[in-house]
Formats: sequence, structure tokens, C-alpha cells
Amino acid sequence: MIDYTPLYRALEDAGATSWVEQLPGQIQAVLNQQSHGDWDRWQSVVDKLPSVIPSSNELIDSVRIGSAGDLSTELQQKLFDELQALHPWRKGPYQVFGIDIDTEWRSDWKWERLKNHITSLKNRLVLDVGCGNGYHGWRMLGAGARMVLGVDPTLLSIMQFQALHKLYGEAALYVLPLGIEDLPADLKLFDTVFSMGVLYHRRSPIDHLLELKGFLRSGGELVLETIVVDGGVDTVLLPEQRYAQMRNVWFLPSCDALIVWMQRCGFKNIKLRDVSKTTIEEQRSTAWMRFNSLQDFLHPEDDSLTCEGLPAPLRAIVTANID
Ligand SMILES: Nc1ncnc2c1ncn2[C@@H]1O[C@H](C[S@+](CC[C@H]([NH3+])C(=O)[O-])CC(=O)[O-])[C@@H](O)[C@H]1O
Repeated sequence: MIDYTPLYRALEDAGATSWVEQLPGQIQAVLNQQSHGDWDRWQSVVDKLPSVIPSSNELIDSVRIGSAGDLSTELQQKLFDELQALHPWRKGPYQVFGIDIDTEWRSDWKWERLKNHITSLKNRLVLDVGCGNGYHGWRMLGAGARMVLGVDPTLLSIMQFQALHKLYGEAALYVLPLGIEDLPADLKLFDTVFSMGVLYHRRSPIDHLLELKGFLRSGGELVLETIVVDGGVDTVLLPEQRYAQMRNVWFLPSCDALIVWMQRCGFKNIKLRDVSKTTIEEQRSTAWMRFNSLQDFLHPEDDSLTCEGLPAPLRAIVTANID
């Protein structure tokens, strides 16, 4: 089990004393309610991971824990099988004691697209909402963040994070099994808040932006990444049913509409940093994510459309500040 004491201390130092009083109970409540049949199996995978101290770790240009030479071939095969038992791995890639976890997403490409556009993370307190298994959190630590807190309600992602954290050793990165709705409003705490790949999953995107704003301290920065569509300030797509097979996709604004939403929410200094089409090289099935992926969700004859005939995923990165 990860020791959350340093997290609680950092949050207290930043002024979130009353949240820190609730947090252990919130985490315990999620764990107590576990009706997920795989939970015990995942937990025992994490418990059985080898206790090896990595000869070196890397977080700046990639996420690497240890090297192949740190483990015997036998132990490396055992670790490979244990990590495979946490399939499907969606966010990464990771190199773990010489094992390449080739995840569904090249999440490192998203990081490359944004890293030169954000305020330096050196010594900042960072929140990553909807962080998945924490891939970008490791990169944020590598970029100098003082502490990174990720929250994500998907339990397999939490277990993947716990596995990597255990293998890595001590790190000022925490991923809690919470949704954004479990965080107190108006924390006014974090220097930088990331929301990447989450806005379109929220039924109320304006409320999402206001919640994110409330987590930032005065002068803090929001880094927002979401799916957008082509069009002008009055263009927003609400899929009638599924979008690229996903049932939980709500509003896909144009970049101009998104910027207006952010202005209306009171963000300042709003900058569109990147717009990129998601390619089948960036999101694909691999040995570590053996289910269908983007290629199967696009129109068979026209890759500018999803299989439902809607515009294929185009993703924008926007940064903004609050006063
Ligand atoms: N209520 C919620 N609160 C918080 N997180 C949520 C909620 N609902 C879903 N999520 C989580 O939001 C994440 C969305 S993925 C982005 C991952 C990463 N950020 C990435 O940018 O690669 C989408 C994508 O791949 O674009 C998932 O991990 C969900 O569990």
C-alpha cells in the first residue's frame, strides 16, 4: 500500500486541511465498495511484484524504471507475466526492467505536443484530472513538479499505477481512485491543473471548466486537452449516440467555441497551442492492449470519419490562466 503521508502533508501545507481530514475516509470508502470481480486478482499481482531496487530510473525523456540487467531472466519473465495480468494497458509507453509496455496510446506524443507550451512545472503543485494510470504524472515529475496528484475512477488504471509506483520506489506522484466530482469545489490549491481527454466525457462541459478553475490557486494555469471539431464559434457537435464506439461522449466544440466557453468561465490568457488529428499510429491495438482500437472505430472507407459517420478525432490543447 502506498504511504499517502507525504501527499497529505503537501496538501496541508498548501492549505487543504479540511480535505486532508476527509481523504483517508474517501479512499477507504472506494476500496470498501469494491464489487469488481478482478480487484482481488489485481491486488495480489501488485502484492507479489518483486522488491528490486532499480539501478536507475528515467522520467525526463521517457518513463523507464530500472534496466534489464537488474533482474535475472527468470525474474524478468515472471515480472512480464505479472504486468500482462494487468491487461489492458492503455496509457504509456513504459520500460520496466527491460520490458517494453507498448500501450494502446503513445501518450508520450501528447506530452511532446504540449511540453514546450506550458509554464515550467519546476517546484509546482500539480493536479491531473482523469490521469489514467498516471503516465503524464511521471512526465510532470520529470519536468520538475514538486508533487503531482492524479485522480481517476478507473480501478485497473489505479492498480497499474500502484504496480509501477512499487517498482519505481519513492516518488512524489499519487493517483487516487476518485472522480473529479469527489474533489471539494474551490480548493484554490494547485499551481497547474491538467484535464486531458476528460471534457468530452462530462455531460456538463461548462461545469467541468468551472470545477477546474476552482482547483487552481490565483494565477495558476489550466492545461486542457479535448476532442474538437472543425467549425466556427457557433459549432458544437453532440453525437446522437456513440462516438467512435464510445457511449460516454457528450460535447465536441470547435476550437473557437471552446475558447468562448473558457472566456465565459473567466479564464484569461487563453491560448490554442496545438490541434492534431489522432492517427492509428498514436492509438492502436498492441500486445499490451489486445482489444479493438482506433482503426476499428473509423469508417472503413473514409478515415476522416468515425464508424458512425461523424468527424474523426481531432484533439486540441489549450492553456489558460486565472486571475
Ligand atoms: N468523473 C471523472 N473524473 C475523473 N476522471 C474521469 C472521470 N470519468 C472518466 N475519467 C477518466 O478520464 C480518462 C479519460 S482518457 C485520458 C487519460 C489521460 N488524461 C490522457 O490524456 O491520456 C481519454 C482519452 O484517452 O482521451 C479515463 O482514464 C477515465 O477513467
